[in-house]
Amino acid sequence: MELRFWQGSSHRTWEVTVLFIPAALPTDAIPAALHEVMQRLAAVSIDIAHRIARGGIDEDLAGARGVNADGDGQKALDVIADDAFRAALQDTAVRYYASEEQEEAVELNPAGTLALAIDPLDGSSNIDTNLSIGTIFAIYPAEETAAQSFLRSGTDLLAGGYVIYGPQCCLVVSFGAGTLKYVLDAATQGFVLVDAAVRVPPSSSEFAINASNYRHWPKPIRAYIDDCVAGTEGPRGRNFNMRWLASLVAETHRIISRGGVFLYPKDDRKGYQQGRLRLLYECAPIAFVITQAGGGATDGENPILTAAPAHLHARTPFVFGSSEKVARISAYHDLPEHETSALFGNRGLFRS
Ligand SMILES: O=P(O)(O)OC[C@H]1O[C@](O)(COP(=O)(O)O)[C@@H](O)[C@@H]1O
Ligand SMILES: [Mg+2]
Ligand SMILES: [Mg+2]
Repeated sequence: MELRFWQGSSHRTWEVTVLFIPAALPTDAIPAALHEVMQRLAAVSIDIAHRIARGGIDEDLAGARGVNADGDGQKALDVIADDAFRAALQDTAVRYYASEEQEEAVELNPAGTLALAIDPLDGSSNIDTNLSIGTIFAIYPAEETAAQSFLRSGTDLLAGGYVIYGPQCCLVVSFGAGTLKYVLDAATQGFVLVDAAVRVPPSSSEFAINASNYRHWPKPIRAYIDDCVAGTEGPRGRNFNMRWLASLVAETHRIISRGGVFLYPKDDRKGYQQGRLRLLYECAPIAFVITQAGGGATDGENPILTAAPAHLHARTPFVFGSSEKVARISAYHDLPEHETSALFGNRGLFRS
C-alpha cells in the first residue's frame, strides 16, 4: 500500500510518499494503545532505510537545506524524515507532534491521546559517510496543551526508542517493562523481535566522548577521562579503549550490545553551557531504553529521567551506559574540587 501526503508550511510544500507495509511490526509485545503509532513509525523507518541505501543514486540526502529552530544546519534527509513521520502520524492517536526540526509542536489530531516527540534523523553529520544514523522517538500521554504534554519528566514516558539505519536496521524500544530489540528482515520487509529482554552489560572498558573538547570540559569530566587515559600507569590500574562516532543512536546501539559509557558533558564553549543534546528528543528516550535495560543515565549528577525540559529544545549534559561506569562518573562529581584538579594520584575514590 502506498500512502501519499501533501506536506505544507510557510517555506516548503511537497508530496510525501510512504510505502506503508501493514505488518511492518509484530504487535504482540506492544501495549494496544500504541499499536497503530508503532506500526506507522516502523513503516516510515523502513522507507527511510531504503532511501538511505539508495542515497546518491537519485537524490542527494546530505545536501544542505535550511536552519532549524535551534540554529543547526539541516540536511535534506533531516527534512525528508521529519515530513515523512509527521505526515504518517496525521490520522493516528497522536495529538501533539514535537520535532527537533520544528520550532513549535503541532497539533495533528485534536481527539488524539498521545504526544510524540522525535529526532527524525540523528547523526546528520554522518549521512554521506555511510556510518549508522538513526531516528529517536518518545511517546507521552497527551495533556490539554503541548507544553503540558512535553515539558515533563521522562518518568511519564509511555514509550521511548530508536531506529538505527546501519548494516542492520533495528528498532530498539521500551514500553516501561524492559527493552525490546527488533531486526528488519530484508526478505519480508518486516521487523522481527530478536530480544525481548535486552540487558546492558554492567561493566566495560570502553568510553565514548568527543575528546577534541577536552580543554572546555568541567573538572570532574576531565579527571575521569584523565584516569582512563592513564591506563595501567594511572589510578585505575588498567587500560581503556575510546570510541566516538558522532552518532548518538550508533553509540547507544554499541553500548546496548557490549557495554561502555557515553559522555556529552556541558562545556564552556558558547552555546554548550548545557551540553549539545536535547532532553526531550534525544536524552529522555535514550535514557528510558538504557535504564529499562539495566544501565544508568544521568546528567553527570542527577538521573536524566527525573528532569523536565524548560522548553521544547532544552539541552542537557548526558552520561549513560553500563551502570558501574555511570555511577563512577557521578562519584567524580562528588569529589572536592582540589581532588579533581590533581592529575592522577590522590583522589578519594582510590584511597579506600
Ligand atoms: O559533532 P559533535 O559535537 O561531536 O556531536 C555529535 C552529537 O551530535 C548529534 O549528531 C546530534 O544529533 P543531530 O544529528 O540529530 O543534530 C549526536 O547524534 C551526536 O552524538
Ligand atoms: Mg540527534
Ligand atoms: Mg536530528
